[in-house]
Amino acid sequence: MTATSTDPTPAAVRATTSTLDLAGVSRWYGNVVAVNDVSMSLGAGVTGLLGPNGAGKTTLLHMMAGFLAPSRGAVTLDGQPTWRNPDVYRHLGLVSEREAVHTFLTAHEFVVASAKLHRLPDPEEAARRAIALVELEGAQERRIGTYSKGMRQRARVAAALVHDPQVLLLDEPFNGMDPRQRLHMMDLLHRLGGAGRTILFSSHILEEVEQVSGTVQVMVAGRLAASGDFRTIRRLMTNRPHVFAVRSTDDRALAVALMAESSVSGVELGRAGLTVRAGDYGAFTRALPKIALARGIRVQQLVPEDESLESVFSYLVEA
Ligand SMILES: Nc1ncnc2c1ncn2[C@@H]1O[C@H](COP(=O)(O)OP(=O)(O)OP(=O)(O)O)[C@@H](O)[C@H]1O
Repeated sequence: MTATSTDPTPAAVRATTSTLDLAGVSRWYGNVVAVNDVSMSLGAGVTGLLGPNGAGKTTLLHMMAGFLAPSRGAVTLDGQPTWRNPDVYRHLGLVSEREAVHTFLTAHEFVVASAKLHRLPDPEEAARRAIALVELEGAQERRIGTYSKGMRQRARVAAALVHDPQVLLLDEPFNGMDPRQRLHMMDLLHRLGGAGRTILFSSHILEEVEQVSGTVQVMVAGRLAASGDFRTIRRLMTNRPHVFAVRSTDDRALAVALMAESSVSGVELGRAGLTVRAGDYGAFTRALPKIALARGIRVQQLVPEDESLESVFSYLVEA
């Protein structure tokens, strides 16, 4: 493969970049409010859409892609509404969460079919370029049914990119991938974003988003809970109050000592040991062994309570 065949910018440098804008967007299904008054603006580069299951990520992506009408508010791409707008579809690609593809097709046939759906003037050339972009040239004549999960996902990305859209939306693209496949997909998203495309991918895994994008939009229960620089959001998440269950050889003495520790905001002595509230996760977990050791106490158990992703996200909503 040549350097130019994998160049995500066929025209060497993209002349324009696109902005996807959401203004007060809501979507409900009967009584269920899936997306609640979300506003955001996405420009060139990679953005992560982070949120626990059921947060409304898929609904939001489908509205962005023009597959679903907002119940209220507007989604526009460079000022044009995305809903029922064929002009917009030409500039946008969506890789949905569902993996369903015709496994009897080869990747080449699959991507050419997508090019024909877009009525591209030269479907073969468009498919060649898209397949090169996801680095599937070597396997393109094999049936998709024989592919690994990661390869199948790349074939779907190629089909979504065949019309060379400015905006690519991916719903949980890393789901079910092994670490090597993940790295490959991350590299692909970096390349596409670096070339000036507007890329948004959803995920419910914090670390995944951290590795791929510096900018993040966090959704919880249909609402935008936080948005912006990943490091700021990470700090918000780690600085929240933490609750630990602690057991030791002398809980009472340890409780007294912990009260004097600045990272600790509260200690409760119960039958099953101590419940300790700490404002700073790192400072507390570093201080505890030293405090115990200095008093000849042995820590038998240190378990963070309620560290579920949902609780982390809920904290962001309350913050
Ligand atoms: N077609 C539908 N009819 C009724 N309720 C729906 C429909 N689609 C989604 N919902 C509900 O809207 C809410 C948001 O769902 P959505 O699939 O957008 O979230 P998500 O963040 O993508 O979650 P997941 O990662 O689990 O797919 C959920 O409560 C879901 O049950």
